[in-house]
This record gives sequence, C-alpha cells and structure tokens, in this order.
Amino acid sequence: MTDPSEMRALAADDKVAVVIVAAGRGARAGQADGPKQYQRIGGRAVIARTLDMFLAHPRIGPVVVAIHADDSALFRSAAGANADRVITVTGGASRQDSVRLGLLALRGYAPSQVLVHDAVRPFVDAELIDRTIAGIGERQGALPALPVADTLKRESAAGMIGETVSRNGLHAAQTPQGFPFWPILAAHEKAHHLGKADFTDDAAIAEWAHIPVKIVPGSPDNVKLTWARDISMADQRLSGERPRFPDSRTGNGYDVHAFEPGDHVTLCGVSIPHEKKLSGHSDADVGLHALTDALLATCGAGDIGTHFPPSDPQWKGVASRIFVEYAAKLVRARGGRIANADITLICEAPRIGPHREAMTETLSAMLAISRDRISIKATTNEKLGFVGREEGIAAIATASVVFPGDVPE
Ligand SMILES: Nc1ccn([C@@H]2O[C@H](COP(=O)(O)OP(=O)(O)OP(=O)(O)O)[C@@H](O)[C@H]2O)c(=O)n1
Ligand SMILES: C[C@](O)(CO)[C@H](O)COP(=O)(O)O
Repeated sequence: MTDPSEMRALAADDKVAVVIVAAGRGARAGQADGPKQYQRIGGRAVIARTLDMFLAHPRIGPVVVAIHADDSALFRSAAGANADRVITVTGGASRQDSVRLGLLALRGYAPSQVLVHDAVRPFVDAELIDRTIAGIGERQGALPALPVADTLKRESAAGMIGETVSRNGLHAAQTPQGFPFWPILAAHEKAHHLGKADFTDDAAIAEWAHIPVKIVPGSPDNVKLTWARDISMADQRLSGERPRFPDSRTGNGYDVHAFEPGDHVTLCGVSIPHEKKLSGHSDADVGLHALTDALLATCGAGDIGTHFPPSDPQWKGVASRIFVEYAAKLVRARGGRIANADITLICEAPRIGPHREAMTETLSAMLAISRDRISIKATTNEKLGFVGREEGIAAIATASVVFPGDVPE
C-alpha cells in the first residue's frame, strides 16, 4: 500500500490500526517446510485466514504485518491479493521486538488505537475484535483472556510437584490485545532502550509502564498454534467447514459456424442427418465450442483458440469432444468441480428435440457429471438474420464451476 491518501483514509478517527506479528521461526512446531504461519490449514495458509479476519472487519484501518527477512516470497504467496492491502516490515529477533517495529511503522498514520495480534491465532473472530476494541480507553488497554480451567502445579527442582498454585483470579492471555497507540508505543520504546526484553505479551509491557489493562472475554476457539499437533488439529477442524464465501464461478461462451454443402451436422457430440454441413477447421460442433469457451472462462484460461489454434493442422477435422474434455481436465486440475453446463443451440433446422436425450447423454459422459446437471435447449431465430436465412448455426453456453475455499477478499 503506497498511496498516502489511502493511508490517511485508513487512519481516520474511528479506525483501529493493527500490528500482526509473523516473524517467528516456529521452533516448537518444528515444521521442516517453513514456519507455522505459512502452513496450510483447511487448504489455506494460517496467516491468510488471520489477515482475512482483520481486513474484513469494518473498524480496521491500517494493518502492519511484521515478517521475517527471509519470508517475503512466502508471505506474498500466502497472502495473495491481501499482500497489497497491508504494510510489511521486517520483524525483530523476539516477538516483543517485532511488535515494536510494527508499531513504529504506524507512526505516520497516527492512529488513536492499535490492536496487536499473533499471526498464528487464525481463529480470531469479529466479535472478539469488537470486544477488544470496546475495552480500549484513552489510557487503558484491553486484553482478551479466559479463566484458567486446569489445576496449576509448580514443579520443584527435582522434577516433582513442589506446590499447587491457586488458580483463583488467573487468566490465560490471548490476542488481539488493544491499546491507545501512543502510550503503548512509548512503553515499547522505553523497554527497548532500557534493554528490558523479556515480555511475552504487550499487556505485560503495559503493566510495566503503568497502563491499566481491562480483561475482556477471550474465545476458546482463539487458540495459538504452538506445536505441530495444534496445526494438524486446526486443519482437521477446518476440513469439515464450509466456505463462507464459496468460490463459485460462471463462464459463458458463444460460437457460430456457417453452412456448406453436406449431409449431416454434429451438434453437442451427436451426428444429425441434414441437407447441409457446418464448415470449420474441426467438426464445427458449435455447441461444444461454446461450451469449451465457457469452461475455460471459469478459470481465466483464455478461449478455445488459445489452446487449439485454427492455424494448427493437427486439429483439422477432429471431433470437438477433445476440446471439451481438455477444458474440463484443465478446470479439474485447478481444483474446480463442474456444477452444471447449459447450452442453447440457435437454428431454424435441423430440429434438436429428437436428439436432446442423446446430446445430454454424450455431454454427461464428456464432462463426467450427472445428466441433471446438463441442459440442452434450442430455439429458432424467428427467420431473422443469418440464422433465420439458414446460413449457419449459433450456440451459447454457460458453465458453473465451484473452486475450493472462499472467494479471496
Ligand atoms: N521474533 C519473533 C518471534 C515471534 N513472532 C510472532 O509472534 C507470534 C507468537 O509467537 P510464537 O508462538 O512463540 O511463535 P514463534 O516464535 O514462531 O514460535 P517458537 O517460539 O516455537 O519458535 C507468532 O505469530 C510469531 O510469528 C514474531 O513476530 N517475531
Ligand atoms: C502473546 C501471547 O499470544 C499471549 O498468550 C503469547 O504470550 C505469545 O506466545 P509466545 O510463545 O510467548 O511467543
């Protein structure tokens, strides 16, 4: 994000700035293929989910993400289009330092309030963000926390239980933690200059700097992914979850072929006796050509000519079935599931009705979807235009494909 007017708009009075810390190495999770914030849960990177929650929230203004110097490419690939909606800074050697560097990057925006959140808490939700913001005062921070439920033991030097610690009044701290911006920045800077580097959360720094912090109810779902097991449990938890904004796409296609002397036409994969044939490089099946374009359109993969140029002699006279099967395979290779296909043939003749069943059967096999997901329709052009004069046949097609996950923000 580079446009200063956009930055100022984001820092408008009622907007709350956010620092998301994502520069850790995840030593305890021990993932060989990269830090835990970039591991995939439910098909998406942990940090992508975390970013979604904040960027979709109406109260959120500028978002700074502190990432490790080695992780720029990982971050860009995980965050997708959201990478351009946040400000990235290089994090520090400790969480505390990453927060401080994130806060420093917000000075130019002069927000009045800021939330600090762990990238590895991807189950943060809008209500929790609301509760935290509501708890921030002019000189007061807000900390979501849950009362400790387990009985607490302090280990003795011998690896034995030394004593039972009362859990009365004890809470487990979560993030996002919210603060008035300038006081928490000043507290972090002071701690840094005094070499005090052992704070494990920002509420502890606030406490040290005499900024009161109000406890607001945390969320039991808002777990921090610390160990490898936390990541696999998060993945399991999401695997049965339906996307909130299903990535359902629609493509359309249109094609026309002129008649020439002949004795049959091929439409939607079915050969129909007729007193003319359609001219074309392949079998000139207008229905299948329109459908190929519709399928390719659902994943932005160009059109039939991109993949099967008419100038290429190898496609001369081929059955158009191969174009549709190719497009369906490409859609599936990108994770798509074909939900339905709808083709309208526009011609005065031949009559389509008697062949509709055979066409549906053929397309069902071609697309590997059930017959009730296929629709073949036909209409005349009321004797108007080139179709009306029986100079050719036109076809339009629509395909719906559902891709995994949510539509990105
Ligand atoms: N130098 C650091 C260390 C941690 N964090 C971030 O702080 C959050 C909470 O820290 P933690 O769970 O301890 O993460 P790691 O430091 O990555 O894990 P570990 O301690 O197991 O190495 C994470 O989002 C992490 O990326 C950070 O931004 N900069
Ligand atoms: C900030 C925090 O999430 C509050 O529970 C936690 O302290 C950070 O974890 P770390 O393992 O201490 O970095």
